[in-house]
Amino acid sequence: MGGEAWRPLLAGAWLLLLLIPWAWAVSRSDFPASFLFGTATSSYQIEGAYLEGNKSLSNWDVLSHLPGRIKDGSTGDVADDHYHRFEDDVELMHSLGTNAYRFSISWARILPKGRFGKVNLAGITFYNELIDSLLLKGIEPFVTLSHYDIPQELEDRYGAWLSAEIRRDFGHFADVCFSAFGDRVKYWATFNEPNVAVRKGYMLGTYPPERCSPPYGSCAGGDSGAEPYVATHNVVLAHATAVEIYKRKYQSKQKGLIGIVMSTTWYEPLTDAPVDRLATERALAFDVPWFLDPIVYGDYPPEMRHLLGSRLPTFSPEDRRKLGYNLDFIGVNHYTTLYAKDCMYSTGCPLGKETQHALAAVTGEKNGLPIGPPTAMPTFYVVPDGIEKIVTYIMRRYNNLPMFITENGYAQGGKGYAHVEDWLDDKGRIEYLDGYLTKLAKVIRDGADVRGYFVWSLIDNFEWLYGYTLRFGLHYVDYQTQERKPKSSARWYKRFLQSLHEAQ
Ligand SMILES: O=C(/C=C/c1ccc(O)cc1)O[C@@H]1O[C@H](CO)[C@@H](O)[C@H](O)[C@H]1O
Repeated sequence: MGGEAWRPLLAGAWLLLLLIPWAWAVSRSDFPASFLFGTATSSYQIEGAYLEGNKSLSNWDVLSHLPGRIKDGSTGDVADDHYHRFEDDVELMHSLGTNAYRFSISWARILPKGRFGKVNLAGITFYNELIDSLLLKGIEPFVTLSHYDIPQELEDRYGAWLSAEIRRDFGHFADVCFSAFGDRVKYWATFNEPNVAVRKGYMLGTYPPERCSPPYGSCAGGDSGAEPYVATHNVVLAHATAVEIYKRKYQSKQKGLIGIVMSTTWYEPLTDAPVDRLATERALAFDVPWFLDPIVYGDYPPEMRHLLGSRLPTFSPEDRRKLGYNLDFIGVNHYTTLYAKDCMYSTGCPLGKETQHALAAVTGEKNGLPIGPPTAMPTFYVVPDGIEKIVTYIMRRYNNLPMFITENGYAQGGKGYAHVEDWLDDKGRIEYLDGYLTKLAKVIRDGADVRGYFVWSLIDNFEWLYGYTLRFGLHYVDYQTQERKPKSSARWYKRFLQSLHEAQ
Protein backbone atom coordinates (compact mmCIF):
# COMPACT_ATOMS: atom_id res chain seq x y z
CA MET A 1 0.00 0.00 0.00
CA GLY A 2 1.57 3.25 -1.08
CA GLY A 3 1.39 6.81 0.16
CA GLU A 4 -1.37 7.71 2.56
CA ALA A 5 -3.84 5.05 1.40
CA TRP A 6 -3.68 3.15 4.73
CA ARG A 7 -5.01 6.09 6.72
CA PRO A 8 -8.74 5.43 6.34
CA LEU A 9 -8.11 1.84 7.37
CA LEU A 10 -6.42 2.96 10.54
CA ALA A 11 -9.28 5.33 11.29
CA GLY A 12 -11.68 2.45 10.75
CA ALA A 13 -9.78 0.29 13.18
CA TRP A 14 -9.90 3.02 15.83
CA LEU A 15 -13.61 3.46 15.30
CA LEU A 16 -14.14 -0.26 15.77
CA LEU A 17 -12.19 -0.19 19.02
CA LEU A 18 -14.37 2.68 20.22
CA LEU A 19 -17.55 0.86 19.33
CA ILE A 20 -16.73 -2.54 20.81
CA PRO A 21 -17.54 -1.56 24.41
CA TRP A 22 -20.92 -0.27 23.21
CA ALA A 23 -21.64 -3.59 21.59
CA TRP A 24 -21.05 -5.30 24.94
CA ALA A 25 -22.67 -2.83 27.26
CA VAL A 26 -26.12 -3.62 28.56
CA SER A 27 -28.77 -1.43 26.99
CA ARG A 28 -32.46 -0.60 27.32
CA SER A 29 -33.15 -2.66 24.21
CA ASP A 30 -32.01 -5.82 26.01
CA PHE A 31 -35.32 -5.59 27.92
CA PRO A 32 -38.88 -5.81 26.62
CA ALA A 33 -40.43 -2.51 25.46
CA SER A 34 -43.16 -2.83 28.11
CA PHE A 35 -40.59 -3.26 30.91
CA LEU A 36 -40.95 -0.90 33.87
CA PHE A 37 -37.79 1.01 34.68
CA GLY A 38 -37.94 3.16 37.75
CA THR A 39 -36.59 4.23 41.09
CA ALA A 40 -37.83 3.32 44.58
CA THR A 41 -38.32 5.04 47.93
CA SER A 42 -40.42 4.52 51.08
CA SER A 43 -42.60 6.84 53.13
CA TYR A 44 -40.66 6.98 56.39
CA GLN A 45 -37.33 7.31 54.60
CA ILE A 46 -38.20 10.39 52.52
CA GLU A 47 -41.41 12.16 53.52
CA GLY A 48 -40.60 13.98 56.77
CA ALA A 49 -43.54 16.17 57.91
CA TYR A 50 -43.95 13.63 60.66
CA LEU A 51 -46.57 15.63 62.54
CA GLU A 52 -48.26 17.40 59.64
CA GLY A 53 -51.62 16.81 58.03
CA ASN A 54 -53.06 15.00 61.08
CA LYS A 55 -50.59 12.15 60.76
CA SER A 56 -50.11 10.11 63.92
CA LEU A 57 -46.83 8.64 65.13
CA SER A 58 -45.60 5.50 63.42
CA ASN A 59 -43.56 2.74 65.06
CA TRP A 60 -40.47 4.21 63.37
CA ASP A 61 -41.16 7.74 64.65
CA VAL A 62 -41.21 6.25 68.12
CA LEU A 63 -38.06 4.16 67.67
CA SER A 64 -35.95 6.87 66.04
CA HIS A 65 -36.77 9.25 68.91
CA LEU A 66 -35.41 6.82 71.51
CA PRO A 67 -31.81 7.59 72.52
CA GLY A 68 -28.98 5.62 70.91
CA ARG A 69 -31.01 3.73 68.36
CA ILE A 70 -29.96 5.48 65.14
CA LYS A 71 -26.25 5.65 64.31
CA ASP A 72 -26.06 9.44 63.86
CA GLY A 73 -28.83 10.19 66.37
CA SER A 74 -31.09 11.30 63.53
CA THR A 75 -34.79 10.74 62.83
CA GLY A 76 -37.12 10.85 59.84
CA ASP A 77 -38.87 13.97 61.21
CA VAL A 78 -37.80 15.95 58.14
CA ALA A 79 -35.88 13.39 56.06
CA ASP A 80 -36.00 14.58 52.42
CA ASP A 81 -39.01 16.81 53.08
CA HIS A 82 -40.59 14.97 50.17
CA TYR A 83 -44.03 15.71 51.65
CA HIS A 84 -43.52 19.33 50.56
CA ARG A 85 -41.21 18.71 47.61
CA PHE A 86 -42.82 15.78 45.85
CA GLU A 87 -43.35 17.79 42.67
CA ASP A 88 -39.61 18.49 42.38
CA ASP A 89 -38.95 14.79 42.99
CA VAL A 90 -41.36 13.75 40.25
CA GLU A 91 -39.45 16.14 37.99
CA LEU A 92 -36.21 14.31 38.86
CA MET A 93 -37.84 11.03 37.77
CA HIS A 94 -39.05 12.64 34.60
CA SER A 95 -35.60 13.95 33.77
CA LEU A 96 -34.16 10.45 34.31
CA GLY A 97 -36.61 9.14 31.74
CA THR A 98 -38.08 6.47 34.04
CA ASN A 99 -41.57 5.13 33.33
CA ALA A 100 -42.38 3.89 36.86
CA TYR A 101 -41.89 4.88 40.48
CA ARG A 102 -42.14 2.64 43.54
CA PHE A 103 -43.15 4.38 46.76
CA SER A 104 -45.00 3.44 49.92
CA ILE A 105 -47.98 4.87 51.76
CA SER A 106 -47.65 5.99 55.36
CA TRP A 107 -50.40 4.01 57.10
CA ALA A 108 -50.34 6.57 59.96
CA ARG A 109 -51.17 9.36 57.45
CA ILE A 110 -54.20 7.54 56.04
CA LEU A 111 -55.51 6.00 59.27
CA PRO A 112 -53.88 7.75 62.25
CA LYS A 113 -55.72 5.44 64.66
CA GLY A 114 -55.96 2.40 62.44
CA ARG A 115 -59.48 1.02 62.21
CA PHE A 116 -60.29 2.68 65.55
CA GLY A 117 -60.56 6.12 63.91
CA LYS A 118 -61.53 7.93 60.73
CA VAL A 119 -59.85 8.12 57.34
CA ASN A 120 -57.60 11.19 57.26
CA LEU A 121 -58.46 13.32 54.25
CA ALA A 122 -55.16 15.24 54.32
CA GLY A 123 -53.34 11.93 53.86
CA ILE A 124 -55.56 10.89 50.98
CA THR A 125 -55.02 14.29 49.34
CA PHE A 126 -51.23 14.03 49.59
CA TYR A 127 -51.07 10.66 47.80
CA ASN A 128 -53.71 11.73 45.28
CA GLU A 129 -51.56 14.70 44.30
CA LEU A 130 -48.43 12.54 44.12
CA ILE A 131 -50.15 9.92 41.96
CA ASP A 132 -51.66 12.54 39.65
CA SER A 133 -48.36 14.32 39.13
CA LEU A 134 -46.69 10.98 38.31
CA LEU A 135 -49.34 10.07 35.76
CA LEU A 136 -49.10 13.51 34.19
CA LYS A 137 -45.45 12.71 33.44
CA GLY A 138 -46.16 9.22 32.16
CA ILE A 139 -44.77 7.55 35.29
CA GLU A 140 -46.55 4.41 36.52
CA PRO A 141 -47.14 4.38 40.30
CA PHE A 142 -46.03 1.10 41.96
CA VAL A 143 -47.34 1.26 45.50
CA THR A 144 -46.30 -0.59 48.66
CA LEU A 145 -48.94 -0.51 51.39
CA SER A 146 -46.56 -0.95 54.30
CA HIS A 147 -42.80 -0.48 54.08
CA TYR A 148 -41.91 -1.23 57.74
CA ASP A 149 -43.94 1.70 59.15
CA ILE A 150 -47.28 1.13 60.91
CA PRO A 151 -49.33 3.36 63.24
CA GLN A 152 -47.92 3.14 66.77
CA GLU A 153 -51.54 2.95 67.92
CA LEU A 154 -51.66 -0.68 66.75
CA GLU A 155 -48.53 -1.52 68.69
CA ASP A 156 -49.89 0.07 71.86
CA ARG A 157 -53.39 -1.38 71.59
CA TYR A 158 -52.66 -5.00 70.90
CA GLY A 159 -48.99 -5.63 70.16
CA ALA A 160 -49.19 -5.22 66.37
CA TRP A 161 -47.94 -8.33 64.54
CA LEU A 162 -48.21 -10.53 67.62
CA SER A 163 -51.99 -10.22 67.49
CA ALA A 164 -54.43 -11.64 64.95
CA GLU A 165 -56.26 -8.28 65.27
CA ILE A 166 -53.81 -6.74 62.84
CA ARG A 167 -55.15 -8.81 59.96
CA ARG A 168 -58.42 -6.87 60.11
CA ASP A 169 -56.60 -3.57 60.52
CA PHE A 170 -54.40 -4.19 57.51
CA GLY A 171 -57.39 -5.32 55.48
CA HIS A 172 -59.20 -2.10 56.36
CA PHE A 173 -56.17 0.01 55.44
CA ALA A 174 -55.75 -1.83 52.13
CA ASP A 175 -59.45 -1.41 51.35
CA VAL A 176 -59.25 2.35 51.95
CA CYS A 177 -56.22 2.60 49.64
CA PHE A 178 -57.72 0.46 46.84
CA SER A 179 -60.88 2.53 46.99
CA ALA A 180 -59.10 5.91 47.05
CA PHE A 181 -56.22 5.25 44.63
CA GLY A 182 -57.01 2.06 42.74
CA ASP A 183 -58.59 3.87 39.80
CA ARG A 184 -55.04 5.03 38.97
CA VAL A 185 -52.69 2.58 40.74
CA LYS A 186 -52.23 -0.69 38.83
CA TYR A 187 -49.42 -2.25 40.88
CA TRP A 188 -49.90 -2.98 44.57
CA ALA A 189 -47.48 -4.64 46.97
CA THR A 190 -48.89 -5.51 50.38
CA PHE A 191 -45.61 -5.51 52.33
CA ASN A 192 -41.98 -4.60 51.86
CA GLU A 193 -39.51 -7.20 53.12
CA PRO A 194 -41.58 -8.70 55.94
CA ASN A 195 -38.76 -11.25 56.33
CA VAL A 196 -36.42 -8.43 57.39
CA ALA A 197 -39.02 -6.60 59.50
CA VAL A 198 -39.89 -9.76 61.44
CA ARG A 199 -36.30 -10.93 61.98
CA LYS A 200 -35.13 -7.50 63.13
CA GLY A 201 -38.29 -6.68 65.09
CA TYR A 202 -38.87 -10.00 66.88
CA MET A 203 -35.63 -12.02 66.69
CA LEU A 204 -32.75 -9.51 66.93
CA GLY A 205 -34.86 -6.76 68.50
CA THR A 206 -33.16 -3.93 66.61
CA TYR A 207 -36.21 -2.68 64.64
CA PRO A 208 -39.60 -1.84 66.15
CA PRO A 209 -41.00 -3.20 68.38
CA GLU A 210 -37.54 -4.22 69.69
CA ARG A 211 -38.51 -7.65 70.98
CA CYS A 212 -35.98 -10.44 71.50
CA SER A 213 -34.48 -12.81 74.05
CA PRO A 214 -30.94 -14.13 74.67
CA PRO A 215 -28.70 -15.06 72.94
CA TYR A 216 -30.13 -12.84 70.18
CA GLY A 217 -30.12 -9.73 72.33
CA SER A 218 -31.34 -8.31 75.60
CA CYS A 219 -34.71 -6.71 75.05
CA ALA A 220 -37.35 -5.57 77.53
CA GLY A 221 -39.57 -8.43 76.33
CA GLY A 222 -39.83 -11.03 73.63
CA ASP A 223 -39.04 -14.60 72.65
CA SER A 224 -36.68 -14.88 69.68
CA GLY A 225 -37.45 -18.57 69.35
CA ALA A 226 -41.20 -18.21 68.95
CA GLU A 227 -42.40 -14.67 68.28
CA PRO A 228 -40.90 -14.36 64.78
CA TYR A 229 -43.17 -17.23 63.71
CA VAL A 230 -46.26 -15.74 65.36
CA ALA A 231 -45.56 -12.38 63.68
CA THR A 232 -44.96 -14.05 60.31
CA HIS A 233 -48.24 -15.93 60.58
CA ASN A 234 -50.09 -12.66 61.09
CA VAL A 235 -48.22 -10.93 58.26
CA VAL A 236 -49.03 -13.80 55.87
CA LEU A 237 -52.70 -13.73 56.83
CA ALA A 238 -52.85 -9.92 56.78
CA HIS A 239 -51.44 -10.12 53.26
CA ALA A 240 -54.05 -12.73 52.36
CA THR A 241 -56.81 -10.53 53.80
CA ALA A 242 -55.77 -7.60 51.58
CA VAL A 243 -55.42 -9.82 48.51
CA GLU A 244 -58.89 -11.26 49.06
CA ILE A 245 -60.38 -7.74 49.33
CA TYR A 246 -58.60 -6.64 46.16
CA LYS A 247 -59.63 -9.71 44.18
CA ARG A 248 -63.25 -9.72 45.33
CA LYS A 249 -64.04 -6.02 45.35
CA TYR A 250 -61.64 -4.23 43.00
CA GLN A 251 -59.56 -6.23 40.56
CA SER A 252 -62.16 -6.84 37.84
CA LYS A 253 -62.97 -3.12 37.74
CA GLN A 254 -59.55 -1.60 38.39
CA LYS A 255 -57.53 -4.19 36.48
CA GLY A 256 -54.40 -3.95 38.58
CA LEU A 257 -52.01 -6.55 40.02
CA ILE A 258 -51.24 -7.35 43.64
CA GLY A 259 -48.09 -8.95 45.03
CA ILE A 260 -45.60 -8.84 47.90
CA VAL A 261 -41.99 -7.65 48.08
CA MET A 262 -39.33 -9.85 49.71
CA SER A 263 -35.76 -9.18 50.72
CA THR A 264 -33.64 -11.71 48.85
CA THR A 265 -30.04 -12.71 49.52
CA TRP A 266 -28.31 -15.30 47.36
CA TYR A 267 -26.19 -17.80 49.31
CA GLU A 268 -23.18 -19.71 48.07
CA PRO A 269 -21.83 -22.68 50.07
CA LEU A 270 -18.68 -21.67 51.91
CA THR A 271 -17.00 -24.95 50.90
CA ASP A 272 -17.77 -27.86 48.59
CA ALA A 273 -18.64 -30.05 51.58
CA PRO A 274 -22.13 -31.55 51.21
CA VAL A 275 -23.08 -30.23 54.67
CA ASP A 276 -22.41 -26.67 53.53
CA ARG A 277 -24.54 -27.22 50.43
CA LEU A 278 -27.40 -28.40 52.63
CA ALA A 279 -26.91 -25.41 54.94
CA THR A 280 -27.11 -23.13 51.90
CA GLU A 281 -30.45 -24.68 50.91
CA ARG A 282 -31.73 -24.15 54.47
CA ALA A 283 -30.54 -20.54 54.61
CA LEU A 284 -32.42 -19.90 51.35
CA ALA A 285 -35.62 -21.68 52.45
CA PHE A 286 -35.70 -19.83 55.81
CA ASP A 287 -35.61 -16.49 53.98
CA VAL A 288 -37.95 -16.09 50.97
CA PRO A 289 -39.99 -19.36 50.97
CA TRP A 290 -40.70 -18.69 54.68
CA PHE A 291 -43.35 -16.22 53.44
CA LEU A 292 -43.84 -17.20 49.81
CA ASP A 293 -44.50 -20.92 50.29
CA PRO A 294 -47.57 -20.19 52.49
CA ILE A 295 -48.71 -17.44 50.14
CA VAL A 296 -48.28 -19.46 46.95
CA TYR A 297 -48.73 -23.06 48.17
CA GLY A 298 -50.63 -22.70 51.48
CA ASP A 299 -48.02 -23.91 53.96
CA TYR A 300 -44.58 -23.17 55.37
CA PRO A 301 -41.57 -24.70 53.58
CA PRO A 302 -40.89 -28.37 54.33
CA GLU A 303 -37.30 -27.34 55.11
CA MET A 304 -38.66 -25.22 57.97
CA ARG A 305 -41.29 -27.69 59.23
CA HIS A 306 -38.58 -30.28 59.45
CA LEU A 307 -36.45 -28.21 61.85
CA LEU A 308 -39.02 -26.10 63.68
CA GLY A 309 -41.87 -28.56 64.13
CA SER A 310 -44.63 -27.14 66.30
CA ARG A 311 -42.90 -23.77 66.67
CA LEU A 312 -44.46 -23.03 63.27
CA PRO A 313 -48.18 -22.23 63.55
CA THR A 314 -50.64 -24.12 61.35
CA PHE A 315 -53.15 -22.78 58.85
CA SER A 316 -56.81 -23.56 59.47
CA PRO A 317 -59.10 -24.53 56.57
CA GLU A 318 -60.42 -20.93 56.61
CA ASP A 319 -56.85 -19.58 56.46
CA ARG A 320 -56.14 -21.84 53.50
CA ARG A 321 -59.24 -20.64 51.72
CA LYS A 322 -58.04 -17.05 52.17
CA LEU A 323 -54.59 -18.03 50.89
CA GLY A 324 -56.20 -19.55 47.82
CA TYR A 325 -56.30 -16.34 45.78
CA ASN A 326 -53.53 -16.08 43.22
CA LEU A 327 -50.51 -13.92 43.89
CA ASP A 328 -50.03 -11.77 40.78
CA PHE A 329 -46.31 -11.09 41.16
CA ILE A 330 -43.29 -11.42 43.41
CA GLY A 331 -41.33 -8.28 44.22
CA VAL A 332 -37.63 -9.07 44.53
CA ASN A 333 -35.37 -6.73 46.50
CA HIS A 334 -31.87 -7.88 45.80
CA TYR A 335 -28.56 -6.41 46.89
CA THR A 336 -26.04 -9.03 47.96
CA THR A 337 -24.68 -12.57 48.03
CA LEU A 338 -23.16 -14.20 51.11
CA TYR A 339 -21.53 -17.53 51.96
CA ALA A 340 -23.43 -20.07 54.06
CA LYS A 341 -21.93 -22.83 56.19
CA ASP A 342 -23.26 -25.73 58.20
CA CYS A 343 -24.21 -25.49 61.87
CA MET A 344 -26.05 -28.81 62.10
CA TYR A 345 -23.07 -31.15 62.21
CA SER A 346 -20.35 -28.57 62.78
CA THR A 347 -19.28 -26.75 65.92
CA GLY A 348 -18.04 -23.21 66.40
CA CYS A 349 -21.04 -21.39 64.95
CA PRO A 350 -21.83 -18.00 66.46
CA LEU A 351 -25.03 -17.86 68.54
CA GLY A 352 -27.79 -15.30 68.26
CA LYS A 353 -27.51 -14.65 64.53
CA GLU A 354 -30.38 -14.34 62.06
CA THR A 355 -29.73 -17.73 60.42
CA GLN A 356 -29.39 -19.71 63.66
CA HIS A 357 -32.82 -21.32 63.31
CA ALA A 358 -31.77 -22.62 59.89
CA LEU A 359 -28.72 -24.19 61.54
CA ALA A 360 -26.54 -22.18 59.20
CA ALA A 361 -24.01 -19.39 59.62
CA VAL A 362 -23.41 -16.74 56.99
CA THR A 363 -20.39 -14.64 56.20
CA GLY A 364 -19.20 -12.30 53.47
CA GLU A 365 -15.66 -13.67 53.51
CA LYS A 366 -13.78 -16.85 52.74
CA ASN A 367 -10.18 -17.18 53.94
CA GLY A 368 -10.15 -13.44 54.60
CA LEU A 369 -11.25 -12.58 51.04
CA PRO A 370 -14.61 -10.86 50.47
CA ILE A 371 -17.11 -12.59 48.16
CA GLY A 372 -17.12 -9.44 46.01
CA PRO A 373 -16.08 -5.82 46.34
CA PRO A 374 -17.50 -4.53 49.64
CA THR A 375 -19.85 -1.54 49.84
CA ALA A 376 -20.51 0.90 52.68
CA MET A 377 -23.33 -1.35 53.95
CA PRO A 378 -21.57 -4.05 56.02
CA THR A 379 -23.30 -7.14 54.56
CA PHE A 380 -23.70 -5.83 51.01
CA TYR A 381 -21.08 -6.97 48.49
CA VAL A 382 -20.99 -6.48 44.73
CA VAL A 383 -21.80 -9.91 43.23
CA PRO A 384 -23.73 -9.42 39.96
CA ASP A 385 -24.17 -13.21 39.42
CA GLY A 386 -26.35 -13.23 42.53
CA ILE A 387 -29.27 -11.58 40.77
CA GLU A 388 -29.24 -14.21 38.03
CA LYS A 389 -29.12 -17.01 40.60
CA ILE A 390 -31.81 -15.70 42.96
CA VAL A 391 -34.17 -14.94 40.07
CA THR A 392 -33.61 -18.47 38.76
CA TYR A 393 -34.25 -19.94 42.22
CA ILE A 394 -37.52 -18.01 42.64
CA MET A 395 -38.57 -18.75 39.07
CA ARG A 396 -38.15 -22.50 39.63
CA ARG A 397 -39.70 -22.62 43.08
CA TYR A 398 -42.76 -20.58 42.07
CA ASN A 399 -43.31 -21.81 38.55
CA ASN A 400 -42.21 -18.61 36.83
CA LEU A 401 -44.67 -16.27 38.50
CA PRO A 402 -44.12 -12.72 37.19
CA MET A 403 -41.36 -10.89 39.06
CA PHE A 404 -40.32 -7.28 39.49
CA ILE A 405 -36.90 -6.30 40.79
CA THR A 406 -38.38 -3.84 43.27
CA GLU A 407 -35.01 -2.72 44.70
CA ASN A 408 -31.37 -2.93 43.71
CA GLY A 409 -28.77 -0.38 44.63
CA TYR A 410 -25.44 0.61 46.11
CA ALA A 411 -24.48 2.25 49.41
CA GLN A 412 -21.90 5.01 49.69
CA GLY A 413 -20.53 6.07 53.05
CA GLY A 414 -17.68 5.87 55.52
CA LYS A 415 -14.27 7.45 55.03
CA GLY A 416 -13.28 9.36 51.92
CA TYR A 417 -16.31 11.58 51.54
CA ALA A 418 -15.03 15.02 52.52
CA HIS A 419 -16.69 17.07 49.76
CA VAL A 420 -19.97 17.04 47.91
CA GLU A 421 -18.04 16.12 44.76
CA ASP A 422 -16.94 12.86 46.38
CA TRP A 423 -20.58 11.81 46.68
CA LEU A 424 -21.45 13.02 43.19
CA ASP A 425 -18.64 11.02 41.59
CA ASP A 426 -20.14 7.56 42.21
CA LYS A 427 -18.30 5.23 39.85
CA GLY A 428 -18.86 2.34 42.25
CA ARG A 429 -22.62 2.68 41.87
CA ILE A 430 -22.40 2.81 38.07
CA GLU A 431 -20.34 -0.37 38.01
CA TYR A 432 -22.79 -2.01 40.40
CA LEU A 433 -25.89 -1.12 38.37
CA ASP A 434 -24.21 -2.01 35.09
CA GLY A 435 -23.15 -5.40 36.43
CA TYR A 436 -26.54 -6.31 37.91
CA LEU A 437 -28.50 -5.11 34.88
CA THR A 438 -26.25 -7.15 32.59
CA LYS A 439 -27.02 -10.32 34.56
CA LEU A 440 -30.70 -9.43 34.78
CA ALA A 441 -30.87 -9.10 30.99
CA LYS A 442 -29.26 -12.52 30.71
CA VAL A 443 -31.67 -14.31 33.05
CA ILE A 444 -34.62 -12.73 31.20
CA ARG A 445 -33.15 -13.98 27.92
CA ASP A 446 -32.98 -17.40 29.56
CA GLY A 447 -36.71 -17.33 30.26
CA ALA A 448 -37.36 -15.57 33.57
CA ASP A 449 -40.59 -13.54 33.57
CA VAL A 450 -39.18 -10.34 35.07
CA ARG A 451 -41.25 -7.28 34.18
CA GLY A 452 -39.56 -4.34 35.83
CA TYR A 453 -36.55 -2.97 37.70
CA PHE A 454 -36.31 -0.20 40.30
CA VAL A 455 -33.09 1.41 41.51
CA TRP A 456 -32.92 2.01 45.25
CA SER A 457 -33.05 4.95 45.48
CA LEU A 458 -34.21 8.09 43.66
CA ILE A 459 -32.61 10.29 46.33
CA ASP A 460 -30.39 9.83 49.39
CA ASN A 461 -32.61 9.19 52.38
CA PHE A 462 -32.99 7.98 55.97
CA GLU A 463 -31.32 4.56 55.98
CA TRP A 464 -33.02 3.10 59.09
CA LEU A 465 -30.50 2.31 61.86
CA TYR A 466 -27.75 3.97 59.78
CA GLY A 467 -29.62 7.28 59.67
CA TYR A 468 -28.12 9.60 57.06
CA THR A 469 -24.63 8.04 57.21
CA LEU A 470 -25.24 5.82 54.17
CA ARG A 471 -26.36 7.22 50.82
CA PHE A 472 -28.15 5.08 48.22
CA GLY A 473 -29.45 7.89 45.98
CA LEU A 474 -28.99 8.51 42.27
CA HIS A 475 -29.37 12.09 43.48
CA TYR A 476 -27.41 13.61 46.33
CA VAL A 477 -29.44 15.43 48.98
CA ASP A 478 -28.00 18.36 50.90
CA TYR A 479 -29.85 17.94 54.20
CA GLN A 480 -29.19 21.58 55.17
CA THR A 481 -30.89 23.07 52.12
CA GLN A 482 -32.82 20.04 50.79
CA GLU A 483 -31.20 20.67 47.43
CA ARG A 484 -31.00 17.59 45.16
CA LYS A 485 -28.02 17.14 42.82
CA PRO A 486 -27.69 14.38 40.21
CA LYS A 487 -24.77 12.03 40.85
CA SER A 488 -22.84 10.53 37.90
CA SER A 489 -25.03 7.45 38.27
CA ALA A 490 -28.16 9.53 37.55
CA ARG A 491 -26.64 10.57 34.23
CA TRP A 492 -25.61 6.96 33.62
CA TYR A 493 -29.15 5.63 34.27
CA LYS A 494 -30.63 8.31 32.02
CA ARG A 495 -28.26 7.39 29.17
CA PHE A 496 -28.97 3.71 29.74
CA LEU A 497 -32.70 4.37 29.44
CA GLN A 498 -32.12 6.22 26.16
CA SER A 499 -29.92 3.48 24.72
CA LEU A 500 -32.58 2.03 22.47
CA HIS A 501 -30.60 1.41 19.34
CA GLU A 502 -27.38 -0.04 20.62
CA ALA A 503 -26.35 -3.65 20.57
CA GLN A 504 -28.61 -6.57 21.47
O1 LIG B 1 -32.76 -4.99 51.93
C1 LIG B 1 -32.77 -4.31 52.93
C2 LIG B 1 -31.98 -4.58 54.11
C3 LIG B 1 -31.41 -5.75 54.27
C4 LIG B 1 -30.51 -5.98 55.35
C5 LIG B 1 -30.05 -4.98 56.19
C6 LIG B 1 -29.14 -5.26 57.19
C7 LIG B 1 -28.68 -6.54 57.34
O2 LIG B 1 -27.77 -6.84 58.33
C8 LIG B 1 -29.13 -7.54 56.49
C9 LIG B 1 -30.02 -7.25 55.51
O3 LIG B 1 -33.55 -3.20 53.03
C10 LIG B 1 -34.04 -2.62 51.86
O4 LIG B 1 -32.97 -2.00 51.25
C11 LIG B 1 -32.70 -0.61 51.38
C12 LIG B 1 -31.21 -0.43 51.62
O5 LIG B 1 -30.79 -1.05 52.78
C13 LIG B 1 -33.57 0.04 52.44
O6 LIG B 1 -33.34 1.42 52.47
C14 LIG B 1 -35.00 -0.31 52.10
O7 LIG B 1 -35.92 0.42 52.88
C15 LIG B 1 -35.22 -1.78 52.30
O8 LIG B 1 -36.42 -2.16 51.65
